[in-house]
Amino acid sequence: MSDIRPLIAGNWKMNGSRAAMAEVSALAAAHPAPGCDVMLCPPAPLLPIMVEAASGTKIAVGAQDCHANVSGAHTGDTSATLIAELGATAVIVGHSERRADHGETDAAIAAKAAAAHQAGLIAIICIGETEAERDAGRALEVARSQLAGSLPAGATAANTVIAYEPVWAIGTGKVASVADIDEVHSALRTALADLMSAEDAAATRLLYGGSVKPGNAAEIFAVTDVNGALVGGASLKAADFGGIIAAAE
Ligand SMILES: O=C(CO)COP(=O)(O)O
Repeated sequence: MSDIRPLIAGNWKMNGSRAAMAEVSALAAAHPAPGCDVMLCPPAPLLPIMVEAASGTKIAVGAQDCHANVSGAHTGDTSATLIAELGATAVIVGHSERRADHGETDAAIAAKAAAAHQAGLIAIICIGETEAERDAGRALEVARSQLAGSLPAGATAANTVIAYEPVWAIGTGKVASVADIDEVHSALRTALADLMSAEDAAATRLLYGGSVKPGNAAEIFAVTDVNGALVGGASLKAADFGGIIAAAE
């Protein structure tokens, strides 16, 4: 980890409920002044409920997806404008589950990230190779091409976070090796310099995601170009997520 303030973001995916707001309160009570940025991203209907639960705490709230348009005939979708109005400050775009389940392309993701920026939200842009792509020796190529294709014009270190999540490490308990994370993250840092200003490329947060747990977080955060984590399963319980936050402080 460098001197960039880390971000530990939890992606609740399609989990959580009103009752789960007890985890938000427990997390806030255990980490009243965290030494890193902390964020939770619940399913869209829980956004205002979590914003309320997190009010007065250091926990920021983010969404898991947005539409590229501000409004219109897009049944079931949520605009970045509404997400911002509800009090969220960020939105995840291009998660591999959305790329796979909803056929999202790099271009569609870049448009969503641009909409997030337009609404004043931080876009957390996810990229990462499949197991077949890694086995074929294409991990770096895929990460670079998804990065270039998904990053919109106008991306800065302030409005953009990149999450490297190897698909085969998500929800599997298989974590990428520290050497592999180091290799991809430093390649991403270098690639960013061609896509944004040198200052922004150096300061943009690069999160690792994929089976991050309290027990493996410290060694992942020791990697130079890792500036935090995007956490799935272990973000659902305050005790687990708190252990990851503690490793980043
Ligand atoms: O997909 C992820 C976060 O977006 C990672 O999920 P897990 O931490 O459950 O592997």
